[in-house]
Amino acid sequence: MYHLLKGLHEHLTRKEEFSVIIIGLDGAGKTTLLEKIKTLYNDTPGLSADKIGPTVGQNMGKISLPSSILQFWDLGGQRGIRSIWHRYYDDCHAVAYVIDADDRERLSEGWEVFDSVLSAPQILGVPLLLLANKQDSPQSLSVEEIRHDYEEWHQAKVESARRRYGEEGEMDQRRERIASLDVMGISALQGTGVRAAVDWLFIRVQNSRRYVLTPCRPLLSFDI
Ligand SMILES: Nc1nc2c(ncn2[C@@H]2O[C@H](COP(=O)(O)OP(=O)(O)OP(=O)(O)O)[C@@H](O)[C@H]2O)c(=O)[nH]1
Ligand SMILES: [Mg+2]
Repeated sequence: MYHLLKGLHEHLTRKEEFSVIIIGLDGAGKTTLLEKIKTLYNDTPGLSADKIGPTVGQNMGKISLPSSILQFWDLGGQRGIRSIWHRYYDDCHAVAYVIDADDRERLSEGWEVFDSVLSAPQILGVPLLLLANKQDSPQSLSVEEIRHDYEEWHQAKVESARRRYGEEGEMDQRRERIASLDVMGISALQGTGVRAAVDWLFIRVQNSRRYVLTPCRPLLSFDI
């Protein structure tokens, strides 16, 4: 009987679990963001910035919210490591793309990579948030400037494709996604905007078409 009640309780109180991948160029601040999220939401604080080195592979962190568990996968952004990103696409419920808003020289490289993420068929319907990181830096581009820079870059790319190959635009789904792109400013280092970004992800994954439940004991147990 105990096991039956325990199973029932676990069934009723189980939390939905969602995976969010954090991607972007190397140095954009992804691991700093993951560690800040851990610090803000967990009892055990995440690593401090001075303990964080370049990610070779992945880091994972979980946070527990009232009705859900969010699992964050921070994937290394160095050129050679980006080829692993696609392996996470099928199972993720949201994507956070981090751009270093303080590094104007690498913005177009960042957009090139962002564009390939936007085109990935496995995540076309998955919520995607663009995070303009390093807002604490005085030279950093604002959210509006970042959005404008991306739109300008994208427009130039579309024009160039049209001139060269006579290509007529892009998939409707992709165009819609760009038009409704959500951009938020954060400082992963100081934590500014991080809770708002997690709230955004939390709300959006609730409506995600892909969801799983955390494993728990089967509801009916035979060893009563
Ligand atoms: N000023 C400022 N610096 C930041 C911020 N976030 C990260 N940094 C710095 O940016 C550098 C790179 O941060 P990481 O978190 O290691 O970057 P990453 O995106 O994980 O890089 P890879 O693991 O190589 O993909 C470090 O020196 C961080 O301290 C921020 O919000 N503000
Ligand atoms: Mg990293």
